[in-house]
Amino acid sequence: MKRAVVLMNLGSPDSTEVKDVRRYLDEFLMDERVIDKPLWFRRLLVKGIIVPFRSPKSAKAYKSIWTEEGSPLLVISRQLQDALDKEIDEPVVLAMRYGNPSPKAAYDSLVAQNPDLEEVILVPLYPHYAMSSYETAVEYAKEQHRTGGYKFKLTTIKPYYDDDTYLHALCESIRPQLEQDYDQILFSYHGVPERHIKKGDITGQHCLQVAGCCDKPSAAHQYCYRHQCWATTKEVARRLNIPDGKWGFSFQSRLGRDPWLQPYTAKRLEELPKEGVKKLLVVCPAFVSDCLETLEEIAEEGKEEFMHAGGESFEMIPCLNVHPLWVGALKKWIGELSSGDKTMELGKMFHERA
Ligand SMILES: C=CC1=C(C)c2cc3[nH]c(cc4nc(cc5[nH]c(cc1n2)c(C)c5CCC(=O)O)C(CCC(=O)O)=C4C)c(C)c3C=C
Ligand SMILES: [Fe+2]
Ligand SMILES: [Fe+2]
Repeated sequence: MKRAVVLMNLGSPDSTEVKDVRRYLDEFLMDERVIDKPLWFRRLLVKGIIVPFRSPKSAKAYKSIWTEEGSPLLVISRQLQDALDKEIDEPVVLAMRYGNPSPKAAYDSLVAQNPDLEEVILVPLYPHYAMSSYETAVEYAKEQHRTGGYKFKLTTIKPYYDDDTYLHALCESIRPQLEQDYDQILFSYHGVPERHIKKGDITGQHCLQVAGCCDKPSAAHQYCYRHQCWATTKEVARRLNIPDGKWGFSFQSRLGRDPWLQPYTAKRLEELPKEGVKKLLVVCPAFVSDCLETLEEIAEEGKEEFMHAGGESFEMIPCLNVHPLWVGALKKWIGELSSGDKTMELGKMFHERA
């Protein structure tokens, strides 16, 4: 079988220039799976308000984490590509949902290397399913595959939030950090609007409607970001023997005024020192590569908020990045694909739910 691998991440602006950040934010936030409002309203909100006001602020944030080789998200994703490429026979390329390189550019480079390519394995670099992350990335990659008229088959790795090999890699990346003295480890996930969770509920009556919904078995969990984040957290805490009370769960990066998943990380960072949590570890398992949201929002701003509120020490645990066990997990899944159990047909798409 002539196969190849595409690793797909979110994407970053081309530079920290306000004009590049503006173009990136415009593409990102005009995505109907991110800002799920009618087109006329989304245009008004994104192009008229969010992008003009946010771009200079975001450009400044990006400047504080940018490296000589570019955005950390892109640099680390490239390092992962290289590391995996060394481990497997299949060629590995990178694609981004927003900005460059696009899935089309990735497919074209693979076909140029091998015109007889039969299958491309798409690996979304998101462990959890969210309409605004995994779903939009996969749908975009599928659309570019369809419209490009490529001959190869596209096979997608499903969300791996509860996969044993992924959890093992995540636990082993955290374990050494637990040797230091700490009061709590906070699992902080990128947030999404509550509305997205309800929209994604294929039963129409479970998510955020039943008390303790994320702990009660439901078909909705296949597409429920909150359940999947919760499941990762509980399993990591169990495997690492972290006692209840020594771990916390929260959601970061809220945009706008609509209710997002709670508790909010920023609020918890202010409250924790008053609750006696002075020495804090933070881990962000929704991201497999360190990026603006971990390096700036948590490691810089979050640390400042926590210390200002009375915290004594704050340690950010790096994402999986190029951890050998993470590279090993990707290698294992790609090897296993012949059995077909890693593919996922996305269920109810956004336009069907609206
Ligand atoms: C983990 C997966 C992600 C989900 C779910 C997600 C949802 C989501 N994001 C925004 C708005 C923004 N996110 C931004 C940055 C950003 N988001 C993710 C991942 C998820 N987002 C990553 C990896 C990054 C970092 C990118 C990088 O270049 O390092 C930004 C841009 C920065 C900023 O201005 O704050 C925005 C905006 C929404 C609205 C949303 C769900 C609806
Ligand atoms: Fe985001
Ligand atoms: Fe739930």
